[in-house]
Amino acid sequence: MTLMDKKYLQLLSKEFPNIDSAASEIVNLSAIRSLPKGTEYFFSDMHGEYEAFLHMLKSASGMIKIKIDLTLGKTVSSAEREALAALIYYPDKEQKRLKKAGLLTDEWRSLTIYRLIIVLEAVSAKYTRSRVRNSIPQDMVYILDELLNVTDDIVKDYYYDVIITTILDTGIADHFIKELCKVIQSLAIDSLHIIGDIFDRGPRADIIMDELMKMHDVDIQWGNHDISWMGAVSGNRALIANVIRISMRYNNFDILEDGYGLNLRALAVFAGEVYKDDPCTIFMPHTLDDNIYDPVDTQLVAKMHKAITIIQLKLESQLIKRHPEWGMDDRELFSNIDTEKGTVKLGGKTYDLLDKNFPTVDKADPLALTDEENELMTVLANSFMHSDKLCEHMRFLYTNGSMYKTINGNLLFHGCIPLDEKGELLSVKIEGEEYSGKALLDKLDEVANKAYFLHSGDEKENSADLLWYLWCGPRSPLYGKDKMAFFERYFIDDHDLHTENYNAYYQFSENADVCMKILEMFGLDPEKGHIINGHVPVKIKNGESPVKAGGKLFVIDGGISKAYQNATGIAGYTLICDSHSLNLAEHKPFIAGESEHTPTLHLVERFDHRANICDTDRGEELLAKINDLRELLKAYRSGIIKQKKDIDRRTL
Ligand SMILES: O=P(O)(O)OC[C@H]1O[C@](O)(COP(=O)(O)O)[C@@H](O)[C@@H]1O
Ligand SMILES: [Mn+2]
Repeated sequence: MTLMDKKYLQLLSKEFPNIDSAASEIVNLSAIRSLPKGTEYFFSDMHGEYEAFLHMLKSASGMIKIKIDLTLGKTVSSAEREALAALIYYPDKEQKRLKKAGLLTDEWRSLTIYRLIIVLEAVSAKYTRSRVRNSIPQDMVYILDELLNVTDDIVKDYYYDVIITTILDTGIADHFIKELCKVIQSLAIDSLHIIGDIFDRGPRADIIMDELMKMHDVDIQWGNHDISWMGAVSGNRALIANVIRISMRYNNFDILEDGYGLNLRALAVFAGEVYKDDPCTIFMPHTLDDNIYDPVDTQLVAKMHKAITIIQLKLESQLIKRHPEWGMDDRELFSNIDTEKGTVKLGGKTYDLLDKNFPTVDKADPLALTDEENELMTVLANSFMHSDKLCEHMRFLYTNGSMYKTINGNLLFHGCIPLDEKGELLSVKIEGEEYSGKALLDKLDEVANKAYFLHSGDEKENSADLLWYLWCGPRSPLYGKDKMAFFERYFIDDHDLHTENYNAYYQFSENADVCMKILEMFGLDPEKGHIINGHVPVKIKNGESPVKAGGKLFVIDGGISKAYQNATGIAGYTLICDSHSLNLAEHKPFIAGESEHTPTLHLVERFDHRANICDTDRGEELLAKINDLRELLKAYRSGIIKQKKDIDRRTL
């Protein structure tokens, strides 16, 4: 045994001080490994649509309703089963509604508790008792533990009656029901994978973040929109302008002002003065049906939208000039505008601009911010970096997020692995070296962390600049398109110029062999693994499918984002992986207040045997721990490490 091994075992012996404690932990861990694996849920591209997303979470994408139907289908009417589902998803709201209607009777309460316990039994069947106990509020642990674990049917009936009657007598039934609903919700989703783009377009990504932070086990693979917010909070001013611009474009003040407490007054005052007599027609915000009642004056929003867009265009061109290694000169368009004629030169041709009023652009130095623009950006940057809530959410994105994740044999990332026209890996130069494929994603992960966690200096600034590249650069794995036609889409009325071409990955990855090679590159079993992506809306109504490459690749951006539902024809996908199979839940557009939103489930792959925890990454970790404990047992038995008295675990 090496000195290191001995030191490690000594550390472990603090937790398991003698043969008995180490041996019983081995038994515990082995028992856990033999349970069926928990259900994993994969979501992507929520784009601030918190109501629809929260509904998917609360309902476990329809799985709770399926459990209700399975357990109560033979004895309870379908209307009552639907009502029970609505109660589990929205206990407060439903209880209030029933109370108002005079339906909150003791008979309803006892029947409901009885039914909820049956559903709870079904959703908790796969878990250890301790995992279930940990999900139950302290004051209910004893009662529920008893109710869930009586096995004798005759005793059970009597026991249930006594406990439920006592719950009613003591007046805690409504609280008990509410908490039961929450426990069912939280146990229904064992782990959650978010394949990126939580932010932008829809109203309240901050509410989604709050909800994710409450989840028991969640990981996030950053999307280009998430990285844009992360770069903004890291201090990159082009990205600060970008997130504000997108919020103005969709008339979303709530996330900035109410969600994050960012003060937009300085922008409103600046825009109101500089663009006073300018109608800013092309900058009128989109109004999705969520925000038509927004009290903000749309004329003023249009001015703010224009002000921040012009600043962003200048800052982006400055960035491109500062980083010739990105090879993005062709995207440096703002220097080519002729402010007097109101035109722009692109690819040798001159185009008329849809907006010709540029009061802040100096003909001699078009990329320079005016003093006022500079001051405004300083104010905005300060408020971004000092919003506690925003920093808390960004930290969560960093701690629980990454460029990609390999989990249980699958590979998860938002956009693409940049490939050239021949299908070869494309590289990006970072800190003087070329990176491609997995190494590129690993390096970018490191860069993203440096952008946020370094305190100051060139390295921090250059790393934050790279987050802008990740937002829209032609070889960005998060963006995956040759250009972002941001300038053209606003200013030029020529649809050919608006076209953005997807990276060759999107053709090559239709081929199972290519997917298998990529899985191998990430150290996964190509036969068993899958790639799971978001980012590209799947246009079901045009006959597209989220299942690609013969089932090796899933693209699950089905359009939770309302802005894209007309194009996709549905309202998003959830990929669900339980111990038996992989399923896709296809969601209907979410209409608040309507109770029935159960998605259509499609089976996409049935496993050849039921997957247990020992078949998962967690199972591997547990096995490693079991092996360490076996070594510890040997060390105790041979006297290399001395046993100590047991610690009192009740106090832990
Ligand atoms: O529809 P909008 O909000 O104008 O955004 C369009 C822009 O968004 C993008 O699609 C990027 O966002 P996604 O990652 O959600 O696709 C760009 O390619 C495009 O220029
Ligand atoms: Mn995206």
